[in-house]
Amino acid sequence: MHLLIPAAGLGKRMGSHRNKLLLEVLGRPLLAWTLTAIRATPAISWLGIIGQPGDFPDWQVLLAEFDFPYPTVLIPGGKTRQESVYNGLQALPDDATQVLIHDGARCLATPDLFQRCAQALENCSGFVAAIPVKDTIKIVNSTNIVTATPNRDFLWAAQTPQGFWVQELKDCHQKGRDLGLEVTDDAALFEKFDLPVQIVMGEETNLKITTPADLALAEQILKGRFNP
Ligand SMILES: Nc1ccn([C@@H]2O[C@H](COP(=O)(O)OP(=O)(O)OP(=O)(O)O)[C@@H](O)[C@H]2O)c(=O)n1
Ligand SMILES: C[C@](O)(CO)[C@H](O)COP(=O)(O)O
Repeated sequence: MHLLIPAAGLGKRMGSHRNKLLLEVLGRPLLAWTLTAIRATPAISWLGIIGQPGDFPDWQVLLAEFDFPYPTVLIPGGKTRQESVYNGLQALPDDATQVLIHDGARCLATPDLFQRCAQALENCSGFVAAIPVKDTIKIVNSTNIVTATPNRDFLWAAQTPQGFWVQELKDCHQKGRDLGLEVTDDAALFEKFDLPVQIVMGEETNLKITTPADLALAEQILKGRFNP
């Protein structure tokens, strides 16, 4: 299974002046924890890290440390996550038929989740890892007046990994780009072009590390897993 890791963000909401994936958690760069889970996932056979070229020397050090037993490549990212994934898709080898996409910033995803996601593509052409929403969600208007409370039974919080058949996803990304669509995940492009997206049960701990509070939580969770 081919796996693309978008890792080319800036981490503005983290308030850091460099890529948040370089920030240390328990003495290692955040991305190292994402790679730890990937290294322990038997289904993965090719890895592409999509990064800003300025960060490539750091990612090369990490790749050398992990010594993956399959090809690994560094791919230049774009201005948005959508552009970064587009670049990643162009860099896949010609024989790639299925691909998983996983945010570098979701450093708590487990090997079990990656493995279940890889298997999911045996039965569908597109999926998103997601968990049922726990909160009551309010829809508001432009002046923050609540206009609706949607039925929670139909609300799921999207995570990554997300996975797709490569040609279908490439076509969706190309059409989305041509039409100027802006989306925050890849499943949204599949949906826009009426392709089915299956839910795969995600993990409650599979946080996207976005703010300093997430970083502190991640540290606690990783301590529990690796330093009992
Ligand atoms: N141009 C971009 C923007 C984001 N990402 C990646 O997409 C994932 C999800 O993005 P997010 O967590 O929002 O990261 P940032 O864009 O870094 O955060 P912010 O929006 O706070 O700047 C991250 O692994 C990030 O590195 C990317 O590859 N290329
Ligand atoms: C893909 C994603 O992780 C799903 O939750 C998320 O949409 C990406 O993060 P962003 O902050 O929307 O760029």
